[in-house]
Amino acid sequence: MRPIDLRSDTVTRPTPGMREAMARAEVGDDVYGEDPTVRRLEERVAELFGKEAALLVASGTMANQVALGVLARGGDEVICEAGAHCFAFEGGALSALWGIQARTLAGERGVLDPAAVEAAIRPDDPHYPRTRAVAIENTHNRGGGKVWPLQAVRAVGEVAARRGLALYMDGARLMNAVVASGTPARDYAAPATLASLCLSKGLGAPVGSVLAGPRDLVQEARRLRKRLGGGMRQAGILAAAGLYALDHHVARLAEDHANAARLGALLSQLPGARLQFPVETNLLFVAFDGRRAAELAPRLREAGVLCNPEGSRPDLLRFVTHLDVGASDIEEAARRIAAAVGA
Ligand SMILES: Cc1ncc(COP(=O)(O)O)c(CN[C@H](C(=O)O)[C@H](C)O)c1O
Repeated sequence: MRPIDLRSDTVTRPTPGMREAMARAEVGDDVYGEDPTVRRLEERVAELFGKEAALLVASGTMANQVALGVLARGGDEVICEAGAHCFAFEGGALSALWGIQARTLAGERGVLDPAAVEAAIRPDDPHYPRTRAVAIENTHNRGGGKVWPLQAVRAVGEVAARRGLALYMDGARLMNAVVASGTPARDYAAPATLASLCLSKGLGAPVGSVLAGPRDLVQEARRLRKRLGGGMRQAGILAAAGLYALDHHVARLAEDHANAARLGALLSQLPGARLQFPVETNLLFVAFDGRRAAELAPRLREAGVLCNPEGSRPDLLRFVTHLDVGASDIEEAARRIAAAVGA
């Protein structure tokens, strides 16, 4: 039985068309700035975000850490939501790499209250760290793939601008937010000093994220990327996948959202099943009668459905739809889950 992999949208494999584009890619040494395909991808994302420049990096984590390493220094503080990936899921990188500390706030499905952000800014007093930046995440992973309303991004951006702080947007799943809300990427990115986009999640590329912003800050980001060993040579092979994804895999994200909503509707019919949040994009968090997710996930794996404990509560499982999961897989996954949980 072929397992249906709903662990994450990071598990997608390149399509034949994407592989063809990768094989054909024109390449050069990107450390010398001579890979034409990387340059094309960076120009494409800079244009998409309405920014001066962009930089291809190896992962969403690298995008987040290079961005915040540019915007803050050791001893500085970055305000972010308590479940933000840049704080909660990157191995303590903020402090380990840069000596930056996070000041975390409880958001509403990850969306920060601008007044709470403003209240968290430290006074200019040597007892306190300097607050340098605010980091937001759109869509918000731990918020169940929550789409930030544009007005909410603008409101946090207004506080940051007025108080002289940078705003960073972790846009790992920004195109999910764009497709779900109809808000253009450049409108979401406008209030942000730096913003990233992940190519290797819902967009289905094998590797990479792109960080966009002002030319001088992107140049500094290039230095930090090099410091982390992230300077790449003939990376056009990877950039071609990203360009292909931007050409062919953005609009179809609506299919992932519809599949997630369908799975949520089917699972909600099972006795004792509860969705933690209404489904907005391609993530759904489900509890089954309070049963421990760490015990259920292996049972589901045996039944042919791969998923992960969500982690914020012991009874929550996370299911993620993506390019390699079709509508028929959703119907079959729901059947397998129903059998495994004994519905
Ligand atoms: C909002 C956001 N920003 C950044 C990243 C990091 O991207 P990668 O470093 O994995 O490419 C992730 C990855 N998220 C992964 C997943 O959801 O399966 C895991 C949790 O790391 C993310 O969800």
